[in-house]
Amino acid sequence: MYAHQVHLLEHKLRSKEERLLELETENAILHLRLAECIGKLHQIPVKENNTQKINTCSLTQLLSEVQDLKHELSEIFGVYVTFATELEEQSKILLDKVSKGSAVDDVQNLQARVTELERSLEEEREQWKKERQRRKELHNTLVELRGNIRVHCRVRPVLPFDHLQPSTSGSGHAPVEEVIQAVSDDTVIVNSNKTGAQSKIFEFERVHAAEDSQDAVFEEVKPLIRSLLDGYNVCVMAYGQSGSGKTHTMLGPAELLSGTQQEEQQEAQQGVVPKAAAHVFRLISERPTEGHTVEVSVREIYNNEVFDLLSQDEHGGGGQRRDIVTTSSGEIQVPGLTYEPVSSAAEVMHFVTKGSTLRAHCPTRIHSDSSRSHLIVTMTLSSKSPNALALAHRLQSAKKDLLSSNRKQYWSPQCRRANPLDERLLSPAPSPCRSPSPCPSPRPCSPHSFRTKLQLVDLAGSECVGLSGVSGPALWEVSCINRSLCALSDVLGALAEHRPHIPYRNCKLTHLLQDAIGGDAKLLLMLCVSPTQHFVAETLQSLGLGSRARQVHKTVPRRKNNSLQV
Ligand SMILES: Nc1ncnc2c1ncn2[C@@H]1O[C@H](COP(=O)(O)OP(=O)(O)OP(=O)(O)O)[C@@H](O)[C@H]1O
Repeated sequence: MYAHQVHLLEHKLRSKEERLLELETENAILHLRLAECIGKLHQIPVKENNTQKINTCSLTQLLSEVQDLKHELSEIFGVYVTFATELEEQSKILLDKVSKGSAVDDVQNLQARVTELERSLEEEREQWKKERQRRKELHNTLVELRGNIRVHCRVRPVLPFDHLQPSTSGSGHAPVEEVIQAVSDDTVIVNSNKTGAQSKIFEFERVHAAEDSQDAVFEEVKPLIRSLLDGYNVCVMAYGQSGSGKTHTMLGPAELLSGTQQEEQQEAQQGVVPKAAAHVFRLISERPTEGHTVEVSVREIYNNEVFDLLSQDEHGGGGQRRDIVTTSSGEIQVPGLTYEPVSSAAEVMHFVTKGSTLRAHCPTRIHSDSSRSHLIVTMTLSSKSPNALALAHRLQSAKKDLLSSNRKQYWSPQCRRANPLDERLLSPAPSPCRSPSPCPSPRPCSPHSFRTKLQLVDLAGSECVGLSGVSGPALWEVSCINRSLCALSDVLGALAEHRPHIPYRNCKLTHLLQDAIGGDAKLLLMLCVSPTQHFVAETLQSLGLGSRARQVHKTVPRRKNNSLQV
C-alpha cells in the first residue's frame, strides 16, 4: 500500500517538476521581455516635439505591459506557493501513516524476515566454502595419488594491443572477439568457429578468470611451496603463446621489475616468483631451529643453449654458456653455475632482476617486449640441522608407507602386464651427490645435507610466424623455441602413454628439467591463454598440452631420501 502511495506521490512530484520547469521557462521569457521594455524606455528621444506625443503613447503602452508582467509574475509566485503547500501536506499525511502502529509492525516483521534470510544465506555460504575446501583437498589428494603434475589455467583479459593485431587478410585490424572464457573454478570453454559448431570444454585443477588478481593466482600455488620444506622438489612452469601473460604471471608487470611503481602497488602486482620467494622465507622463519640456507641461480635457455645469467663472460658481459651433465645417480647438474646465497625475498628479486635484464627479448607484431628464451629461477634450500634431517626422516617413512600401499595398487602383476610402466620411475629419488669425485657442482654435495629445489620457469611463448611477423635471424629463435616446446609436449605425451623411452634429451629444456617433469618433483603447469579469436589456434594447442599433462600418472613423488643416511 505504501509503495503504491509512494509511487503516486513520485508521479505527482514528477509532473510538478515538469510544470515547474515550464514555469521557469516562462519566467525567463517574461524577464527577457521586461528587460526589452526597460531598454526601449531608455531610448525614447525627448528633444523633438512632434515625436514626443508618439513617445508618450508608447510609454503608456509600455507601462501597461509592465503591469501585465507584474501580474503574471505574481501568478507564478502563487503557483509556487500552492505547490509547496501541497507537498508539505502530502508528506505530513505519509508520515502520519508510517508512524501508525500497523505500519511499524509491518516494517518490523519485514526486517525480521530479512535478517533471517541473511543469516541462512550466510550459513549456506559458509557451508559452500567448507564443501569447496573439502573438494579442493580431495582433489589434491587425488592429484597426489594419480601422479604429481597439476595444471592450472589463467585466461588473461583483453588488452589494448589485442585491438592492434593486423587482420589475416592483411588490411586493417583484426576484430577483437572474446572466445575463451573461464566458466567456473575448473572449467574453461572455447566458443570458436575453429572448434566447429560446438564449444570445446577443458578441465584443469584450477582455472583463473581474466579478473583474477595476482594474489588469487598465487593462493593456489602456495600449498606447493610448503612441500619444499617437507622434502619435495617443486617446479612451477608457465606455458603459453607469446603475449599470453606468462611473464606477467611469473614475475609481474614489466614496470614492477624496472621499479617504476609505487610500493603499495608493487606487492599486489607481484608475480609467482617474488611471492614464492617471500613465502619460502616466511616458512623458514617459522622453523628457526632447522638452520636453512637458501641459494639462488638464474638461467636461460636461448637457441637451445644454457646461459648462466648471474655470471660474467670474459668481456665483462653477462650470461656465460654452460653445459648440462647427468651424474651417475641420474641427477641433472650444470657445472660452473653461479649460486648466490640469499637471506630475503628482496635479495632473490635483486638477482632475478639482474638476470632478467640479460634475458633475450625482441619486439614482434604480437608483443612489443617478447621474451625469446626460457627463464629458469632456481632456489635451492639446504639444511644440515639434525632437526630438519629428523623431520625429513619421519616424513620419509610416513610417505614410504603411502608409497608402498600405492605400489600394491598400481604395481600388481596383472596391472603391470596390462600397463607396463617404466620401471625406472620407481627407482629411488636421487640422494646426496654420488657423482664421480670431484663433484662437478661448485658446491659439492654433502651426504648429510637435506636439499630441495624450487624451480620457477617462465617459458618463451609458442609462436606462429604468420602472426608474429618475425623475419631474418629472429626466425631461428622462433624455430628453437617452437622445437623445445614440441619436445616438452613429446615428453609429456611419452609419460602419459607410459612409453619405455622418454625423450628428455631431445632438447636442453627437457634435459635440464628432467627431474621436474618426470622425476620426483611436484610440477605445476600454469597455462596462460589469450582470450581472443585471433590467437585461438595457439590457445587450443596450449589447452591440448595441458590436457595431455593431466594424463601423466607419475608414481607418488618421493621425498629426497638424503635423511636415510643419517
Ligand atoms: N592478467 C593480466 N592482467 C593485466 N595485464 C596482463 C595480464 N597478463 C598479461 N598482461 C600484459 O600483457 C602483456 C604481455 O604479457 P607477458 O609479457 O606476460 O606475455 P608473455 O606470455 O610473457 O609473452 P612472451 O612469451 O612473448 O614473452 C604485458 O604488457 C602484460 O603486462
